[in-house]
Amino acid sequence: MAETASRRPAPPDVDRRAASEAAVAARRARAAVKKSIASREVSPLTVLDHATAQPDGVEGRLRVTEFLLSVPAIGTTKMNEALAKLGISPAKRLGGLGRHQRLRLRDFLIERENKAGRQRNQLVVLAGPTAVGKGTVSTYIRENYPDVLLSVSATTRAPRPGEVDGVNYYFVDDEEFDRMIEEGELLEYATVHNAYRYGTPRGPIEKALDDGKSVLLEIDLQGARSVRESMPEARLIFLLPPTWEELVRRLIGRGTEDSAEQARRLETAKVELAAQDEFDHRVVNHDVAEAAREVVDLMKVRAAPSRP
Ligand SMILES: Nc1nc2c(ncn2[C@@H]2O[C@H](COP(=O)(O)OP(=O)(O)O)[C@@H](O)[C@H]2O)c(=O)[nH]1
Ligand SMILES: Nc1ncnc2c1ncn2[C@@H]1O[C@H](COP(=O)(O)OP(=O)(O)O)[C@@H](O)[C@H]1O
Repeated sequence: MAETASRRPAPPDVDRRAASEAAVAARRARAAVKKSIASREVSPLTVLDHATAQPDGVEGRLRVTEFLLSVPAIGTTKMNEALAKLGISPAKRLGGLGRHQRLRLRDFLIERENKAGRQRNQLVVLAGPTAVGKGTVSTYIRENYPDVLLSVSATTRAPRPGEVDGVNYYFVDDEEFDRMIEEGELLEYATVHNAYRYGTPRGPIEKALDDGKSVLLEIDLQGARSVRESMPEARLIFLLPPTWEELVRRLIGRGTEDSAEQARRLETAKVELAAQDEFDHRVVNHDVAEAAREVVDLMKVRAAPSRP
């Protein structure tokens, strides 16, 4: 008897109650996001980036109107002008914006931040799963944005064909790497892919920031976490693939690992992707030049407020 009862579908009013409770919870979550934008606890850019990465998440479900109205100093008139200029319908939700609409909205928010005079030099960390294109995007930035210093790491791995000491990495032996750690020359270091050690030399970064340059570190997840601990003002960006299938295609297409190593890296990639919420911003690498521009744009705006 009891078994039959448990298989019986829930009465409609129970369904309705559950649905209305879910709607209330979702509304509360959206209100909390708006409040944290309004109190400058979180940057609207961060919210927009979250909405892009998860269109069905809390941020993605925000209407573009309620989003803009929660930005300090934007009222109804400014919001309407902005939406008309950006070609975005007021009915849209953040997660439903087209790619170009999203980029225009992003530019609009960055321009506002810069006009507000909050521009400062930035230490920016770019991390993301294997083969997402971190190296490709960083190289593009080095070649096209001379005002950004791309930090050169020290590593104990051997150079690959075409890699130049002092440009791609400082290639050092274990003894030299130990010395750098002991002398406090590294801002952070980690053993990556269970194989070699990699570390960020501290000196050039401090000098560049003093000289008014922005600095980009392309390092792994462990390194990103260490930098967040030692320099909480650093801005952390997570580079995402357009899809999981595309990540697999890029890894295989690069052809630098055998299939066992590829499988191992893909397992690590799943763990790394799960850490994306720890980051201030997420940038999707559809196109190298576009992703590079999004990363550089994020260097121009004020540091994200401190994380809890
Ligand atoms: N923690 C840390 N990670 C680094 C540093 N430099 C490079 N990495 C990471 O080390 C990993 C291996 O880089 P690489 O040897 O170029 O090989 P790839 O992953 O096959 O391109 C990448 O995930 C880099 O982000 C560093 O200074 N510190
Ligand atoms: N936007 C992109 N579109 C297509 N292929 C890309 C893009 N970005 C990078 N790639 C390719 O993906 C592969 C992995 O890129 P790479 O920069 O080596 O990744 P990572 O440094 O994150 O391990 C390379 O073959 C690279 O040419």
